Parts: sequence; structure tokens; C-alpha cells
Amino acid sequence: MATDASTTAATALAPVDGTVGVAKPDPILVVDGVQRRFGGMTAVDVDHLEVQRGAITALIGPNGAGKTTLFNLITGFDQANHGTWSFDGKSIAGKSGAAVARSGMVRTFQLTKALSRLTVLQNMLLATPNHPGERFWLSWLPFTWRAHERAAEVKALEILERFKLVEKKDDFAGSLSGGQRKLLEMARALMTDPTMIMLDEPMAGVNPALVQSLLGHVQALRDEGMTVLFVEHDMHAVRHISDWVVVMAEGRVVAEGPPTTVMQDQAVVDAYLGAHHDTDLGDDSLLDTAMLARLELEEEKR
Ligand SMILES: Nc1ncnc2c1ncn2[C@@H]1O[C@H](COP(=O)(O)OP(=O)(O)OP(=O)(O)O)[C@@H](O)[C@H]1O
Repeated sequence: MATDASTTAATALAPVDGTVGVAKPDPILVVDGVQRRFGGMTAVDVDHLEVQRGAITALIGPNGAGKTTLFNLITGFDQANHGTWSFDGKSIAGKSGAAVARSGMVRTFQLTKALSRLTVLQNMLLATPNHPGERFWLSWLPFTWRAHERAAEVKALEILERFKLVEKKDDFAGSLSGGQRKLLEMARALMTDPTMIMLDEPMAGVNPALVQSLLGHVQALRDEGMTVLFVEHDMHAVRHISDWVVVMAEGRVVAEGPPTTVMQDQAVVDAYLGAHHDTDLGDDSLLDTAMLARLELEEEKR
């Protein structure tokens, strides 16, 4: 059954037409004229994109479409050649990853080798913002940071409880299953109390049995008022939880709209067919007769 928040997000977006770059009723993220080139290749070239506050927006597209590069730019982990972007009404263009996170937009990171050798709880505590020990004058007051550490640990355990990882708190993060790692990545991000969370392929490497629970967690974030933007290749997941879908191909946004309509959009089908024929765009969108005939024709030509 649809929750109040999913209904609210869907209702807010219902009157918005699916034109590329269309204005949203309450955008939290606005991207303008962003370009990123690597040598002679333009990896990202987005004219205008708005992300609706309080909604789940999926960013999809074939391999090499520029999704991760756009994520990196927005979250301060790469530098654009051109363009501006603002979060919650304030420009964050050119800001560092740490500054972007402090402004309320956090992204998940895949567990690196180094993080895998830490326990689940240590991973959570590393994500704690504004540790007083980092501030010179407070670092002289051990009781200040001890109180801070205790509060951080209480918070970490609460979040781990929510993600059903609390029993694993002393296990090495590297020993977790694919799905549990994804949960830990999400849990870490929540340590900073974000307004907007950016998830990089939250379903990648996740056992099908855990997918449903992961999707539920993503929806719960939205239902608590957070804005979610996620990059994902699993089209069933995209269809299932997104309020809005943005499609990139060759660095540009080629389509956007509600999941049910956007995945049948010709530009979307073309973008995927151009890159990988075997992509399942979720359920039946590729299964109509015309599309099957087209696939067969392309197959014959190869
Ligand atoms: N640091 C880099 N140096 C050179 N080229 C890069 C760099 N990062 C990305 N690219 C190129 O930019 C293009 C966009 O890559 P990007 O990783 O953003 O695509 P993507 O849509 O996230 O793909 P995938 O779904 O496979 O992760 C690709 O052609 C990629 O090879």
C-alpha cells in the first residue's frame, strides 16, 4: 500500500510533464549547464536538471552514460569544466565533498579494502561528523570528546538496529554479505543526519532475497522526509520504488518522467539498445511485438 509520503511525492510530481529539464514544484537540487570533459571526451553535458524534494529519483542509463561522473561532480568529488548547481537554494558548485556533506547532501561509498578491515561499528563511528578532537581547542578537553564519542556510539547502534546489523557490530565489515554491505553503506551515510542521500547502485551484488528489504529501507528514508537520488542498473528496483526517473546517455539527460512512462520512451529504449541489447528495462517494456521485431533485426545484422 502506498504510504503518505509516497503519495505526497507522487501527487506533487503528477502535474509535471516529462520534458527533459522540466521545472519541479519544489526542487531541492538544481543543476545548470554542467560539463565535464576528460581529454577530448565529454562525459557529462547536462543543460538543466531539477530534483524534487522528498521524492525518490532514479538516475539510469547505459554504461558510460555519465551517471557516476555527475554524482561525483554534484557531491564535490570531481571538478566540472563548466556549470553551476545548487542544493536547497544555495550554490554548492566547486565545494569540497566534506562541505557538501555538511550542507546536508551525503553519498554512499562502496566499502574500500581499508574499511573492510574495520568492524561494522568502527565504520559507523568514522562517519561521525564534527568530532571535537578535530577542533584544536576542544581536543584539549578529553571529557568533551568522550561525551561526543558516547553519543556517537549510541546513535550508531540505533541506526545499526534499524538496519538489522546490530548483531554484526563487532564483525569485520569485510565479512558481510553483499546486501549487508549495502545496508552498512546506507547506515554510515545516516550518521550525518542528511537532508538528501545519494545512493550509488544500492542493489548491486545484492542477493535477490535481500532486495525487497533494501528497497523497503530506501522507501523508508523518503517516507521520513529525505530526498533520495540513486544510480541503479536494476530496472525492476527502479520501477518499484522511484517517484521520478532521469535517463542519461552519452553525458546528456535524454528523458525524464514517472517510471511507468519513461521506460517506454523511445529515447530510453534507444539509449539502452545502443549500448546493451540484453538490458531488461523492467517487466514488459521491451516485450511488445514491435520492440521484439526490432531486437531480432538488430541481432540478424550482427
Ligand atoms: N577519471 C576519468 N578519466 C577518464 N575518463 C573517465 C573518467 N571517469 C569517467 N570517465 C569516462 O566518462 C564516461 C562516463 O563514465 P561514468 O562512469 O560516469 O558512466 P556511468 O554512467 O556511471 O557508467 P556505469 O553505469 O558503467 O558506472 C565514460 O566514458 C568513462 O570512461
